[in-house]
Amino acid sequence: MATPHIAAEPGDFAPAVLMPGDPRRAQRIAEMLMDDARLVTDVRGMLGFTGTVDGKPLSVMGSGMGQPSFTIYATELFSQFGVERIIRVGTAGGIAPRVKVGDVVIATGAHTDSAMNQLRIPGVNFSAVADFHLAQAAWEASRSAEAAQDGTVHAGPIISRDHFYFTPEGQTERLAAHGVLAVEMEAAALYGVAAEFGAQALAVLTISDHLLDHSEDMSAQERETRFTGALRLAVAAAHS
Ligand SMILES: O=P(O)(O)O[C@H]1O[C@H](CO)[C@@H](O)[C@H]1O
Ligand SMILES: O=c1cc[nH]c(=O)[nH]1
Repeated sequence: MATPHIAAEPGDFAPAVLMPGDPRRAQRIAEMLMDDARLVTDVRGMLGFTGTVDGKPLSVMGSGMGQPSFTIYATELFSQFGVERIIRVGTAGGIAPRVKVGDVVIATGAHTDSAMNQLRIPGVNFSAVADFHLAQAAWEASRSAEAAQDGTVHAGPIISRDHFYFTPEGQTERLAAHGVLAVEMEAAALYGVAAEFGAQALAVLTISDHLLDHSEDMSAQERETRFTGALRLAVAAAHS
């Protein structure tokens, strides 16, 4: 049955869903990966597709930007459409000096300045962590002989922030000093919702810019197209 934000029927989604922020990127991914992709939802222009990759079912759907938007879609997918694992494929800003534009980050955990997970268990600072099996599968895919990787693949903690344009003074440097690799805006929410529903989750992120050195930042168009390395790892995790 359709939900307030997804106009699909049970069975329309595969057990594994890739989720980029941008619905147009969802369409591009579906066209790149699948010969048989069909549109399963388009409420609010948030396009979702289902098809097969190498004979295995897979769905791709946009999430929108930010933790509230991601939480709405992930909650409906896990609770109403039989989805068992969600792999976010998004862009992120580099924080650690060794992380370069074009690199890929497998987010094993996500700090956050959002209250969304803090509200889950009163009195508890929730730890937003990726599913170990999915993270391991993505990492192993990055080490495989056939990996024609554009940039370096890193695995480690990121931060999911609410603000895109506002950063408290000195925060980026302090995060870097604490081993944080990159910043984006959704993974902590995804890991929280997955924990709530006993599901699996991972974020595989392409570094589109660097907060401490803007000389190599991607253009808006590059942010939409330079994600094939991360996509390959995400598909490996989805079908592991
Ligand atoms: O490229 P996507 O997946 O949208 O991810 C990043 O880009 C958006 C900000 O430009 C935020 O959603 C952030 O998390
Ligand atoms: O949230 C994000 C995503 C990409 N790049 C950033 O600097 N921040």
